[in-house]
Amino acid sequence: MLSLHTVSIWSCSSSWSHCRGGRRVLKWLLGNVEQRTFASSNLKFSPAVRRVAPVFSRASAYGDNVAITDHSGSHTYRSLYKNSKSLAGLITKALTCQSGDLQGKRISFLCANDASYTVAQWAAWMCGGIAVPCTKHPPSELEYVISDSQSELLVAGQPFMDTIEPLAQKLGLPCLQLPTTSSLDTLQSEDTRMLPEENISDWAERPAMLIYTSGTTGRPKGVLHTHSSLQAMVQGLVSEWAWNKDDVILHTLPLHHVHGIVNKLMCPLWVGATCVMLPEFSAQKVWEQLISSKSPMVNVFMAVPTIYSKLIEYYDQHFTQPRVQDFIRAVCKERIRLMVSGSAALPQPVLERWAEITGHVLLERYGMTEIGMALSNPLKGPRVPGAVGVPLPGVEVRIMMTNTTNAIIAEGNSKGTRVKAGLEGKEGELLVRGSSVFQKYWNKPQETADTFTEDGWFKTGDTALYRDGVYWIMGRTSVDIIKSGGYKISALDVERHLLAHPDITDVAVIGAPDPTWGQKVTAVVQLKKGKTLTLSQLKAWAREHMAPYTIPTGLILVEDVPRNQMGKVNKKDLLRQFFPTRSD
Ligand SMILES: Nc1ncnc2c1ncn2[C@@H]1O[C@H](COP(=O)(O)OP(=O)(O)OP(=O)(O)O)[C@@H](O)[C@H]1O
Repeated sequence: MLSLHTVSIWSCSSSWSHCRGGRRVLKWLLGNVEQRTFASSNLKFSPAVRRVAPVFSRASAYGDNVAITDHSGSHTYRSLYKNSKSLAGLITKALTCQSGDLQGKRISFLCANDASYTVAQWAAWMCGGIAVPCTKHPPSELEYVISDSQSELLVAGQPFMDTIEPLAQKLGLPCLQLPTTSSLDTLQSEDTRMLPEENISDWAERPAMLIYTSGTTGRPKGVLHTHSSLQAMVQGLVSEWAWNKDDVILHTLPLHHVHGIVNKLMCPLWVGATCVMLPEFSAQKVWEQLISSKSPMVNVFMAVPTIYSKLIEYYDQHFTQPRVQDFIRAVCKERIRLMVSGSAALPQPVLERWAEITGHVLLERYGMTEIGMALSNPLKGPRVPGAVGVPLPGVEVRIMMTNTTNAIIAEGNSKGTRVKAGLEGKEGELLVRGSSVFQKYWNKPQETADTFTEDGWFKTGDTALYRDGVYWIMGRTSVDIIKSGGYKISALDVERHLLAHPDITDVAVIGAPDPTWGQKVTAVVQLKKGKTLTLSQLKAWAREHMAPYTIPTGLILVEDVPRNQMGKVNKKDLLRQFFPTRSD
């Protein structure tokens, strides 16, 4: 295992300065903003001047380049821009907004994974609104998001009118229906002259988007990002992962999370690249796209670990001939320049099998709705399996002791990390600061205040450590750090080990309440078809592979480990399901 990242010692007293966000500043970008400066006792970060504008303002420069291909064909930057403008005109008309500037009113939209999503998002921004991307799963979530965000208008892409219209009626909200993507050009509005987009000069601090968290640790919260924080996320990734206009990314993720919205859609659109959108994930379709020689040929792919597992499963079932396997490996190796995994811990067996199949060591990164992407393995240079690399440009991180001392264990940015002498490898809470951090939780001042330290660090709620020049995520402190008999055990670590068991396909490890041990390491396991496993067999196998105190003392066999659209397990739900308490 190799890491080339700089480690400096804690006693080093140098101050670092760095440029936030990307380095390229295009002269036609609007606005000019001074970033907040944070100075801590140990590190000083110089303010950077960054011009901020929404991604659509770059569309005219990319004109007839293909921005998106979807089930209906190709959509150029020019056509996306024009259609968004028409929709923005219709929105301002529906809300009888004379000035054309919605001044942060929320527009909720539910669109399929196609060009209509971008049209709705850009339109909301063009008329000064806040874009609220919705999901139809589960249906109760849709109403919750619309109500919680206090949306004033709903936009329904095809084929969601039947879902949205009854809700609009129930909530007394106006509703606009988008035509099919093949006829987006039929969107017409006479009111586009009034749109404020060309006159707005304060994009930076304007609220842009409310993204709802998955709710794996509680009720979903609306995370408010400004145009400035979105741009910081995009520019950090564009510079670190070398996005360029010749890139073609395959998009198969839901469009209500940072991964699908920012990493896979806004980044390519920022640089004038092409995004190939599939309506939904299908292992067969993804493989077809990855190896197809039809233009545009995919050269970037990003997904959650569950998707990689499903692609491996499909490969093992369908591509059994050696010459087919050689072909796939050769095409992936030659044509694809970047394959990324994130949103949940990447199991090592998945990383290793994917490398065998495609020749690509997946680049694992770490991020969150509230902060965008914070840590990443390198584009070039060694990627450490199980680790999430180092801070992206513009991101500062800390690992803090969670006991009363609140001492800093490690502190770093993209230039390097300092570790307090003797504390390398010690676990603590991960804190993040930087221009990609969100502004607030919507209508939740107390939760917002609770989640920031006094000096402006966002408390991620994740336990992390720094070792061998890279950061490691041990999991959510609230559910993944199991306290058993005085030990603190990372559920993610236990899961990584158990996934190496030959008969286990999927696993979620939880801390079941236990009167003697506090919590009991309990494995909720999905077995391969036709296999059986008892707790004593699992323990016997684990004794060969795991530290004794981490070996599960509980085993629950399930048909499927329940995962949401982003491949995440809601461990609070699992605990409630298998270990209900009186209050449940
Ligand atoms: N590479 C990774 N390895 C391990 N965990 C990761 C990785 N990337 C993301 N995560 C986990 O995902 C979380 C961020 O996901 P997201 O913002 O969607 O929140 P959530 O947990 O799904 O929802 P909620 O905030 O509502 O609980 C991180 O805090 C971390 O726990």
